[in-house]
Amino acid sequence: MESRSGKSSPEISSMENNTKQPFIIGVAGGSASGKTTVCDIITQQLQGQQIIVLSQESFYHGLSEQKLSRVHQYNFDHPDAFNTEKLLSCLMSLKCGNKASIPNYDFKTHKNVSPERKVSPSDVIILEGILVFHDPRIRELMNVKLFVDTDADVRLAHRIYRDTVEKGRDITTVLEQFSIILQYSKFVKPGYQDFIAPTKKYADIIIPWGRNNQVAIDLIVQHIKTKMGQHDICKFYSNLYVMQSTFQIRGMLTIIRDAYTTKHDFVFYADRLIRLVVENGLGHLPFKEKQVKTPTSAVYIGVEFRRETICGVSVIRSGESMENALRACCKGIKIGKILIHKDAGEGEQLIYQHLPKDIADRHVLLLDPILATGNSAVQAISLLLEKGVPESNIIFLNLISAPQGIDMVCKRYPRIKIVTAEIELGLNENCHVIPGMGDFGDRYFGTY
Ligand SMILES: O=P(O)(O)OC[C@H]1O[C@H](OP(=O)(O)OP(=O)(O)O)[C@H](O)[C@@H]1O
Repeated sequence: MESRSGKSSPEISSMENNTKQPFIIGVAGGSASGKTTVCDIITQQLQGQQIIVLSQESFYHGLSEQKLSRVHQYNFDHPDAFNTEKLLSCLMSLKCGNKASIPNYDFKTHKNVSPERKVSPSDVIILEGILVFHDPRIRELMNVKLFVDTDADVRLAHRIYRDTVEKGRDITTVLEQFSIILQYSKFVKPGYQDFIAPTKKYADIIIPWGRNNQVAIDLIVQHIKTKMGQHDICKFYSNLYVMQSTFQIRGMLTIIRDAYTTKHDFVFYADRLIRLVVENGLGHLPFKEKQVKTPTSAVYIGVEFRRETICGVSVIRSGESMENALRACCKGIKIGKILIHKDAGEGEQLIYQHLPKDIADRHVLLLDPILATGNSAVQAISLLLEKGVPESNIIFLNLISAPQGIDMVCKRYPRIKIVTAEIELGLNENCHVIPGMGDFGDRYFGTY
């Protein structure tokens, strides 16, 4: 199945015409778990992207005459049933922007037949199959991993439904197939327990499947779009650093994005996340090697940072929420402040600044939790440059960034670094970040 429609999304139009590395989505799950439905939904929802859907079943090894004569004893649910090397080389080829030749496996004869299917590189590749997470090299190539988790009884019922209602087979034949061949109890069920279920832990999202599971569908699509935005934009800007996502980080973001989170929890989880962003940002400062002697008299070759050569600058008022974390990490650090007034008619205006006198000689950690249009950031950065701070000495730390803001800042100032926890889908008509977390300052300082 291959669907092609239109061009890439308008938000990232400025990133077109660059060497494309496809975004690879893996969809795993037991036989008849609903993987195809998930792939169909993703394909429908990612309009504007070129999408190729590959099935792991295309990569079954063809059977020799000897194996064919005992086909009912052949285990199609075992990792060895697949030509994983061929799958890997096809994916690598597509990932590098080259064409790939996909085998054509005939389920009736259990042979690979000609011609193979030629596929061209695309924006998105969806690879679905029972064991697509089994091989670490294949997993490594995936940008998003989804596991469709469907109860064994439901899968069996779905399989019978699929074979009778959808494929028009006689129910007796289908049931006979199950009982005579014992395929299900001999191979499918143990195959699931031994090989498929253990790969669930690699998934970014586990989908408790049901055809009307709208919440899961929305979650999947939103997660994929977020990841795709990051993938495209990070490919384009080498000075953009998105923190490695973990379930802890996503958990914190989930709480502070939730409109019903109390002020107390908002502050608590925002502070935790800010601390991580600050620590991450500090990791981009220059260091020099330092050797120390440990209590066991061994020598440890480490590094040291020169604290006196850095300072913070917060953009009032939301940026002030990040000052404590910076102070906690760098005792006694100088922190300056900038106040920018937003006016719909006149744009952004700098109305207050208080910066360390020797700021030109320092590395500056610019603090503001939200990067939306990028206008405030551009104002703040241009002031720092006016004060003599070299562009490459500025590290802009924030929690969430809209692609439009990243685009604006990175284009104007290609040598500054941006460190962020997550990249957003975009901006709404009011220039608010989507999905966002509302007015950060109001929620953090309780002024709503
Ligand atoms: O990228 P931009 O479109 O310029 O928007 C980002 C700015 O908006 C937010 O501040 P806000 O105006 O909410 O002020 P506050 O921090 O005082 O709440 C945020 O803290 C940034 O400073």
